[in-house]
Amino acid sequence: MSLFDQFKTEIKGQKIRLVFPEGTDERVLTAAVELAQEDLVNPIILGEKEAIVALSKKLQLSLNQVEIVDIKTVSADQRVKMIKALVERRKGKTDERTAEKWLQDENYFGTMLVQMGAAEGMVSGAVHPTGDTVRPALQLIKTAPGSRRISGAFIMQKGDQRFVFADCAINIDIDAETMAQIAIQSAHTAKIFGIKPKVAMLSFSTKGSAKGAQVEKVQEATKIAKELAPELAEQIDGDLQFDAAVVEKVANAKAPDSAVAGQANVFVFPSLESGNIGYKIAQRLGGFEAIGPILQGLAKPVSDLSRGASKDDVVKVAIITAAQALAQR
Ligand SMILES: CC(C)(COP(=O)(O)OP(=O)(O)OC[C@H]1O[C@@H](n2cnc3c(N)ncnc32)[C@H](O)[C@@H]1OP(=O)(O)O)[C@@H](O)C(=O)NCCC(=O)NCCS
Ligand SMILES: CC(=O)OP(=O)(O)O
Repeated sequence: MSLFDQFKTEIKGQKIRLVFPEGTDERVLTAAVELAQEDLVNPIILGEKEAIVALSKKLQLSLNQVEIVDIKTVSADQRVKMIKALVERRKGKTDERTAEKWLQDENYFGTMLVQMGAAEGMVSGAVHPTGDTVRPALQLIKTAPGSRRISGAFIMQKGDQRFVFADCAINIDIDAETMAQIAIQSAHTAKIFGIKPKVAMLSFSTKGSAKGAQVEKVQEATKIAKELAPELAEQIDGDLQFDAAVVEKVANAKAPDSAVAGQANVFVFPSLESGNIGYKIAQRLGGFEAIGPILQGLAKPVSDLSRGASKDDVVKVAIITAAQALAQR
């Protein structure tokens, strides 16, 4: 059974309520209806009701099994309740006026539904850029215990090849400590996706072949990751160049003593530039399917999509989000 079929079996019939803030997007609406019809998810779709009904007619979709919430017409009672909960959650950082303004935005509204337990997860980002999609989650849902930073990983898949790439989505300029945390989070994500992790801490240097602050950061990150997760110490190595990480012959020449080089399946990039560019090259030129970004380290499941996502990508990310939500029940 493929991993996705396994996730589908787990979530089927579990009535997991996921909120889709971008209900007037064709890909999102089609995906949500499909997920509902297969009994994989109970979708809550945000958007103007008339626009969603018109779109469903155009696409010949039945809305019988989805809940539509127009955030402009929620009752005064519910609005007051949500403002109060948001202000409380922000612990003095956000006043009522700002809370009211934030809740006019579908991503903040959807995130609050998750935070308040009215939904178990959220899938957004097919229309909104990543910053606008994840900022509400960073501010309102926050990190899970044990995580200091949230990061974004992609599962890269082609045939029976499956890799984890991170951070490709969130942390723009990382220090060694953050890179170490991303390595540990990514090893955990790999296990969820049936990958026995071998984590390469990527650089333009292999085992000190180049010098400089960027190389030292990756070396330091490798050391910290091994200290923070001693159970993974043998499965994390760096600094490694990408060729040394994946090609056995190159690994034998550049890093003969490494237990990871030549066999890596989890790639931790030293910056968002390299991570985001790297996954898109593998996707667009390498023919890999990119599933994600899967947000790692959040207290409740919220998933961002690439704006280049297809309807099938939305379905897949929603299935993963539902599986994460189910694991939290
Ligand atoms: C994620 C991102 C939007 C956060 O930026 P920001 O809103 O300017 O962040 P701020 O520093 O103002 O922080 C806002 C809140 O989020 C928290 N936060 C920011 N980054 C975080 C992270 N990686 N993990 C956990 N919390 C984080 C901050 O602590 C802060 O919390 P507070 O309001 O309770 O104090 C920003 O890092 C970003 O744009 N990243 C790149 C996204 C992107 O375009 N990716 C490429 C395409 S996928
Ligand atoms: C993850 C990512 O790169 O998202 P987008 O393509 O929406 O910027």
